[in-house]
Amino acid sequence: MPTHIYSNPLEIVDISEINQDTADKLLHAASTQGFLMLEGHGFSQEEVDQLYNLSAKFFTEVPLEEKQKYPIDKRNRGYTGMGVENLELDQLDKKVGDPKECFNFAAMNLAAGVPDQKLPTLFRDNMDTISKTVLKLREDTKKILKLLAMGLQVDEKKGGSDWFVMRHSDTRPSGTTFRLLHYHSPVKPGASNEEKDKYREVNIAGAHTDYGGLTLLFQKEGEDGLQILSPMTKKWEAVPFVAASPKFATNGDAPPLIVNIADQLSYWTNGLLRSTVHRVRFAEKSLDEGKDRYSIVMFSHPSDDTLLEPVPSKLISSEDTRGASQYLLKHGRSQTAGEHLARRLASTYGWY
Ligand SMILES: O=C(O)CCC(=O)C(=O)O
Ligand SMILES: [Fe+2]
Repeated sequence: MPTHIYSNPLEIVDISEINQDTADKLLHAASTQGFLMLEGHGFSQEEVDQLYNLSAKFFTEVPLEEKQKYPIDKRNRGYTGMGVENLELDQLDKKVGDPKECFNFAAMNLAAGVPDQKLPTLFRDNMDTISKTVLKLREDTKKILKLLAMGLQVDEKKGGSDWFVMRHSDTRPSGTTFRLLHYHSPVKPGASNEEKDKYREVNIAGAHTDYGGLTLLFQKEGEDGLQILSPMTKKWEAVPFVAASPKFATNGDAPPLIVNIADQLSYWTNGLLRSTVHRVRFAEKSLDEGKDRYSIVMFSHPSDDTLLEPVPSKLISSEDTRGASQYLLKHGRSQTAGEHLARRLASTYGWY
């Protein structure tokens, strides 16, 4: 009997065409699973390989003392070492963090794709690759935001399909962060089953939701491991690696990007768009081969000064007792994206 039967719980949405049909598909995925796979993102396999190579070079060749010269700061820029970050929602007081290291590029000028921060030489020398990636991810993010506004039929008088995009300035400060992640394999190649079994059920990124508006993620073949707590089935479901469909594979395009709705878009839409809980475990193949896991993520946030007031859409009730409407009813004002983010970062890194 085959042991690896992967079904894909996520819808695959092609955003090559910006029209109402695409918008409706995207809104459906975003309001059911809160996660989807995106095609028509414009990344070639070659570009994605180049990025992974840069990431592997940084994490495996740059000495720890050098990485530690760029410790994570309050604007979420820099390096976090093994065990520093703790994403587990239920255990924010636990002493041991996730077995991963990360490098964050933040405080971005999103018109140029350049972060305002001190960087290791390797990244300074490869800023071109990083900027090109950030700009392309930014373009995809804006397309998605436009399609979501079209799907929500945002009031034309208030900005219609541009409603979200207008609140994502390229130059005003935001929490938008581009991040490289490296999860260390806990076992050596050829480890015994007994040894590997100890790690099959260990979360290497604890269960959490993302803080920003929208997240775009590259997951590598053979290094999957992302799991979602499906709002549909209420069960943990694996997000498998899925290859590019023939239409895109023949162009040399990269596999679908994984997209998820994060807290602020969910809050903004009174929960209509879902910020789904997710976690990461080592894929069986990674454990079998004793291979590390790499992923690459873009967290997009609205500009810090954006008021998270209820989205003017007939699909969202202003009487709602959740999210942005609830806050407005209770406090008589809306909170900004910057305020919303500051609270979440404080609980992840213990900044109080
Ligand atoms: O590494 C991954 O696949 C997901 C990481 C993640 O969920 C996060 O950093 O927020
Ligand atoms: Fe996440």
